Amino acid sequence: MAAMICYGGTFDPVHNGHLAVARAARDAMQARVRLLPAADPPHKGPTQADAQQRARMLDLATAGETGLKVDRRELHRAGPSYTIDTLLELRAQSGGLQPIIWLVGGDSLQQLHTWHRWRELFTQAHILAVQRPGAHIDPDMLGQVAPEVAAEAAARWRPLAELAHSPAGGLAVLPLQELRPESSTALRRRIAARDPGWRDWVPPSVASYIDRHRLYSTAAPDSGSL
Ligand SMILES: Nc1ncnc2c1ncn2[C@@H]1O[C@H](COP(=O)(O)OP(=O)(O)OP(=O)(O)O)[C@@H](O)[C@H]1O
Ligand SMILES: O=C(O)c1ccc[n+]([C@@H]2O[C@H](COP(=O)([O-])O)[C@@H](O)[C@H]2O)c1
Repeated sequence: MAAMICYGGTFDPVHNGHLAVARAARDAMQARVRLLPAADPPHKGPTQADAQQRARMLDLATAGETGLKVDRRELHRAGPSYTIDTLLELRAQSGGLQPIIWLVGGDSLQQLHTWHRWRELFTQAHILAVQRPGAHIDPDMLGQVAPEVAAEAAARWRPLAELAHSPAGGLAVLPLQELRPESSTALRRRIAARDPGWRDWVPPSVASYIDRHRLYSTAAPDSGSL
């Protein structure tokens, strides 16, 4: 049975790094990827673009892309967009057997122990982690992350291909051809600073949307991690 790959994020806004990660996961697993914008990202302050705008930019970024699809389910839920709630919904829909894979950047993996009911995530899905500048991940994570995450990781590492052979419970690394430097925080800062190079970090359709709606044109308090 083909795996279901899920890629959650704030996407404020989506950038080419996100797209490279989604495409790499799709190609490595030969499976469709759902991109799930968080209505209320649990570890961030207020976003600059609202949830509908962030989802719309994802629509534009993925238009015409085989195997990438926007999933708005978190926009229909009140309260913090906890991943465990999303996974329980997806699991109820897909049945017990389909492999579900939740994609995260290395920085997110390093903070996994701070997620709501984090150990339960592995009862519903595998976690597929991708390297990010400043957030190296490997099977020997001791010393780089909280001991409880390192212990969980050590027990759960699997070769990537094995994730498709069971519904949940594993942890693997997604290889990328090159590390991606983009971040939404840096992108918002570049737009506010009128640095024209920001356009290289997003698809042209997303750049036009940002222009048209005058998004990110003023420096705002960071929505970075709380
Ligand atoms: N350049 C990148 N390389 C690998 N993973 C990334 C990259 N950018 C984002 N991610 C991962 O994608 C997921 C969603 O990211 P998010 O929407 O928070 O974007 P972000 O660029 O990290 O935003 P911000 O700078 O505001 O924190 C997270 O798990 C994050 O770690
Ligand atoms: O469930 C949680 O407690 C939790 C805590 C932090 C992040 N997440 C999810 O991880 C994804 C990436 O988060 P972020 O803040 O890097 O955009 C997004 O889908 C969030 O909802 C989830």
